[in-house]
Amino acid sequence: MAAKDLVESTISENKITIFSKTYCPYCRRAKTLLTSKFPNVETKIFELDEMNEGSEIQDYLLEKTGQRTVPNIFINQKHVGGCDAVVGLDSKGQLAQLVEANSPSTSKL
Ligand SMILES: N[C@@H](CCC(=O)N[C@@H](CS)C(=O)NCC(=O)O)C(=O)O
Repeated sequence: MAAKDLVESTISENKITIFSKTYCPYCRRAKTLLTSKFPNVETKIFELDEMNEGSEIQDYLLEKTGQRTVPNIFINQKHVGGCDAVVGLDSKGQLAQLVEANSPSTSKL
């Protein structure tokens, strides 16, 4: 599957999508925060450093979001940003409401 199709289909099929790298401390922090706070929410994590198409995915994410660093996080189809962004939302008490919101693709049903 082309990088663009993989990114777009994953974002649309999961409440939380995290593009990560296994050795990245910011990724580890964001993954721990999201998976521990929302253990029952559909979450897909891609470890780009372990994927053949990892750099292609990272190039597409740069094109799509303007962000090249990992983690690159989407919640309910919305680009949220990296670790700093999710930690910031959590400390403002806004993370849960973003995760629990109906996704745009289902809210019209
Ligand atoms: N402030 C960013 C820092 C993220 C960051 O610096 N990530 C590093 C990996 S630890 C990165 O993406 N480096 C470029 C790369 O791996 O291509 C955040 O909060 O997410």
